[in-house]
Amino acid sequence: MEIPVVDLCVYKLGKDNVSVEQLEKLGQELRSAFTEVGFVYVKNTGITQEESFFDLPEDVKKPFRRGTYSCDINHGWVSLETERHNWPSDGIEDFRDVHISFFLSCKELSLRVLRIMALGLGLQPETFLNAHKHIGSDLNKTTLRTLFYPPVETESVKKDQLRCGEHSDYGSITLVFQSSKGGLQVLNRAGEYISAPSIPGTVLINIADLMQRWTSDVYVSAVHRVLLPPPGDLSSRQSLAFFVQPDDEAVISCCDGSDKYPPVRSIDYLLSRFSESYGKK
Ligand SMILES: O=C(O)CCC(=O)C(=O)O
Ligand SMILES: [Fe+2]
Repeated sequence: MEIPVVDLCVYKLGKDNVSVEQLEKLGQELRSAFTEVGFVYVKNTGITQEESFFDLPEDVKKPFRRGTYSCDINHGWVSLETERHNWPSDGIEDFRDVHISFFLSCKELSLRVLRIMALGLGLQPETFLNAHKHIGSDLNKTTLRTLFYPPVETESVKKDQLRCGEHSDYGSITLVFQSSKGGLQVLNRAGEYISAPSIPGTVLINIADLMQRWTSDVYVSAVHRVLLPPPGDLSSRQSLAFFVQPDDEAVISCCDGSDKYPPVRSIDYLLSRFSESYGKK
């Protein structure tokens, strides 16, 4: 199955007169995407900042190219505050404001998606939201991360090298904004990698591991990776990922009331995943 596209028009950011029936319909659409593939393209979200970022002139985006954001450190999450130190201060005065406003839009969209996801499972709409009350504060590890993949010299490519290795994300959901440069692939249930190109005007949203556990494996956290460009293609790749994490102190228990997985504190789960990935290196 390919990655479905869901239209959020009736519940886009800023729109609050959505009917119960419309939300239920969206719930079914997201449920189908998240149980079958674990990824969905959402269109008409109401987020416009993504375009403004990717449309910025090259020299403005250059400060991101310091090697700080390679996908190797996908596991080295940084808090919003920490990331601020990396923000370019010259050349673009409102960059920090744009970044914060983008963070807040991502937060708002995530909360809407989490509400619909609960409806899709026949749960109270607040089920996931109750554990995401502190996004953007130091009680929650949700992170907006810029990922820059530098150009690849064909001669230095190692066997089976990838731009971003095969992995699944840790938290509840991830919002991905890609530039037009492709390469992202998602492992589907048939065990085949399918491509997840950037589709203009959409946000790619995927289930992460803690959400899979929370839903007793109903919503699937799919393995994904980013391929190298074809030999001789010296283009770089830029993407933004908004890794949504439940509040540090939230205790995550299977939402169907089962004991498939024992309850776990969100922060403990995250820290155990960090130590696993650092241990592997
Ligand atoms: O660069 C991308 O498009 C995806 C990156 C990714 O999967 C991640 O950072 O977790
Ligand atoms: Fe990822």
